[in-house]
Amino acid sequence: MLLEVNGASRSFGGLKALSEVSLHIRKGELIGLIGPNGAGKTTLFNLLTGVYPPSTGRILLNGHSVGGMKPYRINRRGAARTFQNIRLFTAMTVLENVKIAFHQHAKHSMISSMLRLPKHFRGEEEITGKAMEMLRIFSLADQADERAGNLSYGNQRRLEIARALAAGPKLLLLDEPAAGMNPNETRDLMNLIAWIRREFSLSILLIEHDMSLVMGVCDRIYVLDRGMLIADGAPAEIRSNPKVIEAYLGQEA
Ligand SMILES: Nc1ncnc2c1ncn2[C@@H]1O[C@H](COP(=O)(O)OP(=O)(O)OP(=O)(O)O)[C@@H](O)[C@H]1O
Repeated sequence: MLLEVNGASRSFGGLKALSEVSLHIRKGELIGLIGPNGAGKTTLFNLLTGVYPPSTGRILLNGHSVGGMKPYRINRRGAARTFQNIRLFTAMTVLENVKIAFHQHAKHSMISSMLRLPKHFRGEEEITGKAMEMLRIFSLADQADERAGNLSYGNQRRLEIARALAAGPKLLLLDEPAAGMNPNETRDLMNLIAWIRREFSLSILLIEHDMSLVMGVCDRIYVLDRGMLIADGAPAEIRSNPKVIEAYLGQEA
């Protein structure tokens, strides 16, 4: 088991954004997290990545309790994420964006970089090589020297995933990675997500609004509504679950 959440709750003032949520993700699983607006999906990501501590409950990553840990420590324990609102260094190049992410996780000695010892330059070269490799995987190598802010929206989203992968995570949390993409970009992205799951032996938790999209790619799906987990199961079960249908109809009404 890679991730185990037991009875996690989170309140903001009087509002219960998450109520007694329990879920698990096994190694290598691609799991969807869906639910209407305000259901608590991003709040759950924020608990899993240390943005907020849970008000109650336990979060185990690889058997270690991480609930309430600082984000960088959870990241080092193997969980990386992307955000609903893209967070890139827009004035820097595409390559620099990925290199910074690798640097944050490289185990260079501070002394060798300060003194600019040969070891530092070898480390730098290695990081450039790894970053370029990552850009090739995401078909962004041709734009390595472009400013990140000049990329199309879809490519910025892909760059964000490339940056998250530089941390060498075991668990990748993707918060609506297809938001703002056109149908072709979305389909390509879903194929890419399925591919990186296999290639990097990752577990992935994917928030997505578009039900048909998660249905096509996920092994299992969890459904949140008003802070509560109302269903979980294989895509076919979720599609025909009356509680899920009602939650989504409620949103459209
Ligand atoms: N920092 C915060 N302070 C106060 N309320 C918050 C905070 N973060 C989230 N909430 C509230 O918690 C509830 C769940 O929000 P959350 O963003 O987790 O939902 P979501 O399922 O991700 O929604 P969406 O699909 O619209 O992004 C909402 O009512 C939201 O207003």
